Amino acid sequence: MASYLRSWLWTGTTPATSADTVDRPEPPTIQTISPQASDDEDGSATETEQDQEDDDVAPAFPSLNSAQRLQSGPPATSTKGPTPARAFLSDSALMPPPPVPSLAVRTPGVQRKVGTASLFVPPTNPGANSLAVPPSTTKAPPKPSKKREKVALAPGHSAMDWANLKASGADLRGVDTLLRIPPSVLKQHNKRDDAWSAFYGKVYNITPYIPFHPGGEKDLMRVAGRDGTKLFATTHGWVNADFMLDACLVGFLVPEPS
Ligand code: HEM
Repeated sequence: MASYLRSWLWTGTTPATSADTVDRPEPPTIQTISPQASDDEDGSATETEQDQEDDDVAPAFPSLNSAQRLQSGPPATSTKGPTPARAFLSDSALMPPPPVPSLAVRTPGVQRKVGTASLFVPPTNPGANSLAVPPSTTKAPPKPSKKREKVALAPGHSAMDWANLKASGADLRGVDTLLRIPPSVLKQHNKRDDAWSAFYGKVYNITPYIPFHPGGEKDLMRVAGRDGTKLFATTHGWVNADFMLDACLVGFLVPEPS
């Protein structure tokens, strides 16, 4: 039994007994394989322990070919032996300076020829302070020729109320049929309760519209009994008179019969 155990614990130094030589197995041999050079560029296929150690080594800083290393002079190790030939690029070769902007070389206050400068700074008035407000903003805005006053319409006389009145079917014309109206006839309808006016060749009974007019009764009555096209157009050409007064149409303005 003791010899059996000894055969398992054999270290190679124990002197062999006669009994041991009988059934002791041969100790295993360990073969050492040395790494071989590989043609593989990345060496991934034959990566050894040594390669793995190299992966943990920090790279040189600054980088071997960097301009920073070139500026700071040769490395300390170069004092021994011949200085290695420098294959580094100079700063100017690595990064050429940008072109000088055209405005930077411009003489202040001097105007260039038209078309030569992409960004043109207009010269200030001779003798004027360069920080002065431009003359265009120093002039007061022109005053309106005539004051336009807001007219407060009576309750129930908004634009919507007028639209509702037109749609109600109420008689806003005061005539049974459309008429041919010469200026002499139009002239007779110039009262507040009987006011006709012509706009763009059509004659309207403006009396029902007077309390609804946003510009007020006074202005509207200026065209009562006459052709008000010109005054209407100069006051508010954007207003559609034909649509506003369609329910008030009484006829068409015709020349005076000869
Ligand atoms: C029957 C014909 C007319 C109709 C249908 C009419 C209609 C209107 C309308 C819809 C507005 C409001 C415009 C807006 O807010 O943009 C207005 C404003 C005005 N209208 Fe007339 N208008 C008529 C005739 C006249 C006439 C003959 C005058 C005379 C000058 C006049 C003077 C004004 C004025 C001064 C305003 C401005 C009121 C404001 O600033 O709020 N309108 N008119």
